[in-house]
Amino acid sequence: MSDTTVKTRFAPSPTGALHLGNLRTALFNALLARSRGGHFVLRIEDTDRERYRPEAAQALMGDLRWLGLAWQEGPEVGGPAAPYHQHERTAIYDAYYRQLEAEGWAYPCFCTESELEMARRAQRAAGRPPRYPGTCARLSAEEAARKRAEGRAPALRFRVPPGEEVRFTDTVHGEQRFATDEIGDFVIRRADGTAAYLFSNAVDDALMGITDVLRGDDHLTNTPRQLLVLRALGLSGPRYGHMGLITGDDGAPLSKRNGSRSVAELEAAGYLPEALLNYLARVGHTYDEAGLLELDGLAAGFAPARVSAAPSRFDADHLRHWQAEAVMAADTQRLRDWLAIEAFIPPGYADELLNAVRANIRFPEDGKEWARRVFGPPPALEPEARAAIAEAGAELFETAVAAAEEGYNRFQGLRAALQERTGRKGKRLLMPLRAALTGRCSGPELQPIVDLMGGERVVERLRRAAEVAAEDRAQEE
Ligand SMILES: Nc1ncnc2c1ncn2[C@@H]1O[C@H](COP(=O)(O)OP(=O)(O)OP(=O)(O)O)[C@@H](O)[C@H]1O
Repeated sequence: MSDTTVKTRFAPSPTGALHLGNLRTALFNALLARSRGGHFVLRIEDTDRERYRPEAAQALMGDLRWLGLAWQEGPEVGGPAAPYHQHERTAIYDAYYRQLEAEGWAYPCFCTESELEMARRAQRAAGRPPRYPGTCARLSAEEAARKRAEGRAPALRFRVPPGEEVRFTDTVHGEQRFATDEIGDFVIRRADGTAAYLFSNAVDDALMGITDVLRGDDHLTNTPRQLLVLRALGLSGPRYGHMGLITGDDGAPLSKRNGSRSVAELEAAGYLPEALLNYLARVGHTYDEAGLLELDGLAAGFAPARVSAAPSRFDADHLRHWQAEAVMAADTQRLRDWLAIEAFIPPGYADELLNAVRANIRFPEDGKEWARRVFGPPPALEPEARAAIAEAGAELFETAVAAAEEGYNRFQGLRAALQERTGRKGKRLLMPLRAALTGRCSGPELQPIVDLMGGERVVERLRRAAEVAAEDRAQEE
């Protein structure tokens, strides 16, 4: 069902590189919009000029594009509610600040950070939760004017109405109730004139026509405050759903501030976008479908009711599982571009090699490694492989060299000849052969890679194994 009035958004602060927690927020909102045929909006929340990093906005847009998460409204594509960088929306916010002040919903606050800290300490010592004590709420217009004349720049605070209850239905947590008496008057414009998150985020959701917001649990207690601001302004807000955060191994939420692995780092490490998307879509959200899905499939199976309120721990093994699935599903041309292995293989062999070793590739270096093992000089022998060669003994490999030189140098022929001439079969034959030909005791199915190696390389490697087995025997004696 297509509903073009559905609008979701991702509203990151460009204060550092996106991590997987941020990205999952972007993904879920993009999937929700896509599942309903609506719009996914990108808004850059860059009002905090102290923490703002100019390169971060470009970088996060690059991350979203790399993942295929296109936005239908936002920076670079425009839209009916432009501009989409909050630092360009100051005039819009100012009009609403004036309205709130004129109607008594907001007042200037001259308290300094140290005064506020003192008040918080006193409240904690008295066993009360720290909350703005309301010092400036009672200032007369004359007192405020005098403080201004002294050159003190005020913040603007929202006057929270006492004795009320703010209720809303959270799409993840269900019914929520907050007593306004528990909420202190909060800053909506900082003393430097910039918009505070609580204000600009809520106002922009309303002005941009956002209907549904999925965001991290860290914002749950912001929601009653934002609903109060919107109500005072006569604006209506979106449906909110708050999701359990993604935590690291230490149990702490992933955060830009604690150096969590960024999307860009995961890309540089060789992860494919489909792997990240399929992994994240299943972190704190369940799918019936167990296989790799494209964006449309992920969107079709997405539902806010399936989002979990509980935190989820980042699981590197799960991510690697999806990486393996993504490699298996990628078409060969894409794998060739991604692996950049042309330099390691003779012309014309790339596709066959990739199909032979695909199941053993997780990252580009695995592709290069198998390209070298198959087409390079005899690969170094891993200790296990050397032991398997020594145990089999030189005679097996001498027989193999002879058979290969007679023309039994394709896998099936070689195997049959050796079985007949040595009586070895099954693992007793295949393990030493694998060790001799690939330098390892595990890896892809032997037949395709041995046939790709070609007769000369096969003979060279078998001869080397015969020498190694003889050397090891000599050392033992
Ligand atoms: N660890 C996390 N797990 C899930 N979602 C998260 C996590 N951290 C942030 N988010 C969500 O990412 C979205 C974008 O948040 P924002 O850009 O403010 O990043 P942030 O990581 O919270 O920033 P900072 O680390 O600077 O506080 C928000 O919806 C937020 O709830």
